[in-house]
Parts: sequence; C-alpha cells; structure tokens
Amino acid sequence: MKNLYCFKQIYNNGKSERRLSLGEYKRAVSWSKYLVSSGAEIKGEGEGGWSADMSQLFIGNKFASGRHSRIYRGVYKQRDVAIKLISQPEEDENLATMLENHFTSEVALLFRLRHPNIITSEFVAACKKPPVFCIITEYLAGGSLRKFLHQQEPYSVPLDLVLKLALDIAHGMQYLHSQGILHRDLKSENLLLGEDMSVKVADFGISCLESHCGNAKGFTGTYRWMAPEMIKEKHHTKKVDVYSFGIVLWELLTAMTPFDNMTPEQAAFAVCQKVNSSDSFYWMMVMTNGSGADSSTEMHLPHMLEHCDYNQSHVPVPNARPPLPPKCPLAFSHLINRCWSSNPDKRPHFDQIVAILESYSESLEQDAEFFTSYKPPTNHTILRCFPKLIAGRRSASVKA
Ligand SMILES: Nc1ncnc2c1ncn2[C@@H]1O[C@H](COP(=O)(O)OP(=O)(O)OP(=O)(O)O)[C@@H](O)[C@H]1O
Repeated sequence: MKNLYCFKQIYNNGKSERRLSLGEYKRAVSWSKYLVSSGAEIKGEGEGGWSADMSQLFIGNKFASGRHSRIYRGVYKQRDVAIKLISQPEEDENLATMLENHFTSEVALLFRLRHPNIITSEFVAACKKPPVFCIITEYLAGGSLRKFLHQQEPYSVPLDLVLKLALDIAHGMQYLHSQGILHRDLKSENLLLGEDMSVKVADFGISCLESHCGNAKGFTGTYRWMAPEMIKEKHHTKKVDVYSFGIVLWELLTAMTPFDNMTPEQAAFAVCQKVNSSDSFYWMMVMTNGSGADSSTEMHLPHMLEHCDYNQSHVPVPNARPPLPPKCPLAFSHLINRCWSSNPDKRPHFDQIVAILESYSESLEQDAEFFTSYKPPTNHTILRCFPKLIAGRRSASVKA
C-alpha cells in the first residue's frame, strides 16, 4: 500500500501530467512485488556487481516492445524512467545465452558512457529466478526517431531539422567511437527523441569494443541498415556505423523505410552485389524465401553471397542503395554517397561527418539559401579544413 501511495505521489507531483488508472497502480505494485518478493537475487550497480534499490522503483504501463523485451514506463527516485525487461526463455538455451550476453554487454557499455547524445542509464538489475534482466534508463518522451518519421509525409522534414537531428546523432556516434565502441545496430528505431527534439543513441545490445568485435557470425542486426561487409559476416570496423548513418540520413530526408519494396533478405542481397554480378538462382532463392522479418538472419545469406556466380546479371539493382530524393540537396547526397560507399575506407570518420555537418549548420545560419547554392568541396578546401578535423577528433572525448 505504501508503494502504491508513493507511485501516486510521484505521478501527481513529478513532471508527468498523466494520472495512472487503477489498473496501472495495481500493475505497478504487482510488478515490484514480482521483482522483490520472487526470492530472486537482484543485483545492481555497486561494489562487486549490480545492486538496485528496488523499493525506489515503480513500474507503470508497458509502452513498447523489442524482439525479446518489454519496455515499461516507471519512476525511479522520482525520475521518469524506461524499464526494459528481458526475459530469458527457459526452453531455448542458445537464445537464453545470447540474451544474457547482450544484457551483460549493454550494461557494461551503458555505465561507461556519459554524453548528451547517448541515453543515460540509471541502474540495472538482474533477477535470476525467474530469469528476467532489467535495465533502467532515462525516459525519452519523444519515442523513437522511426516513429516520428512515420508520422511525417514523405520528403516533408524541413532541411534545418534534418541537419539538427543528423548533427545530434553524429555527435553521439563521434563520442561512442572515441571510446573505441562500435554500435553495430544504428537505425532510426534505436534513436530516441527528447521533448526538445534532441536525439540520443540507444540500444547497445550488440555493441562491442573495437578490439573485441571479431567477425559478425550469427549476428542479429538489421539488414536494411547493415553494411555489406557485416552482411557477409566479414571483419568489420567502426565504418559499419558510418554506413548505417548514411541510411539514417536517407531516412531523415525521405521519412520512409529503406528498401520498403523488398524483404530484408532481398535488400541484403541487393546491397552486397557488385555491378553485373549475380546469380539468378540465388537471387530467386532470396526472392522466394525472404521471410519479411527484419531480424531474420537464419537463411545463411552470407554463405549464399560467398558462393554467388558473379558472371550473370539478373539482380535488378546491383550494389543497391535506397533512391535519393529527386530534389535532394547536393550537400546531403554528397555526404550520404560517401557514408554508404561499398568500400569502408572511402567512408568518412564521424569526426569528419561532424565537421561537415557543423560547417553546413554555420553556412545555413549565414545564408538561408545555403542548400540550393552548395557546391561539393575541392581538394583545396579539404586541405584547408584538415586542421579543424584533427582538432575535432581531439576534443570529442573532452566534450563528453
Ligand atoms: N528510454 C526510452 N525512452 C523512450 N522509449 C524507449 C526507451 N527505450 C526504448 N524505448 C522504445 O522501445 C523500443 C524498443 O527498445 P529497444 O530497441 O531498446 O529494445 P530491444 O529489445 O533492444 O529491441 P530490438 O532487439 O527489437 O532492437 C524503442 O524503439 C523505443 O520506441
């Protein structure tokens, strides 16, 4: 009853305007009971492991779900939080192990990251009996960037907003890379919006320290946003995030889903194929077997790509990328083409991307017509900007 009272108090006095229904209060109590009185060992951040003050945690309504998680609104120490509960399936040992690994890695990374464009974690708790993992982060009222874009008409997001959102994402990613971390699942669904339209990078379930990433075997990222070298389960570097950033930039400009006329597998296949290179048999397999599930990696696509006969040409669009909008400003199309280049070495670093976007932002402040008058830089301009890029790289970790 005391918990119920606290929850009500917090919701009435705190930032949130909305009152919870009776059902929600009941659920809040039953959830905290479930976690506290299950006899489970609940650990949170603290000496020697994770320890969480569960008496301070109140769980409200479920408002979103991931592939293996449910996300609830809640209050922790009078702050609005999002509570991600990941249950381990007892019947599938491999999946259970994978989820536990994702949880451990997400938690380890979340606690070392502090940046205005990276989601902040409040604490984590792991509850082993029944097997439920719990990650509590700040609550971002704007929801995901994907949700926001799906509410917009195609090509309707104003260019200054595109630029602002892109810069926020690039700053977050610049910081992440300065910490030696690869995100590996950068997409609009994993970018969350604050009430002030600031963007924060979230979901570090399959992130890794660059030195420990290995190849992408058995990888569960999302094909539509995935760099070709990762689809093929090859060695990969920070540049896979730059590729995904190119796709996110395309989403911002179009407000559409990349490759929405293809299944994820078809998209993966089309993205990886060189000009005049395909095998109609394999293409047909992809065409007919595509499951339509974004997360599916179970059809051995990397293996198929490896064994393609590159002499025939039946893939509709080789080395495909989503079509750029007909009126796409040169400033963006130039950057996007570099970011999603098939050759990772040709993709810029986030330091460079930030410098480029900041220069667009400065130019736009001085000249409202900047996007129509923009001309791509010559080698001479690039050389002039070089000292600024180096300075940006040095200051990335300091800023955070
Ligand atoms: N802190 C938060 N504030 C607001 N919304 C959130 C927050 N965390 C997650 N969400 C919402 O929940 C959705 C799923 O979250 P998240 O991607 O972290 O779960 P997941 O289990 O990793 O999902 P998947 O494995 O399918 O990518 C997000 O796209 C977003 O809409």
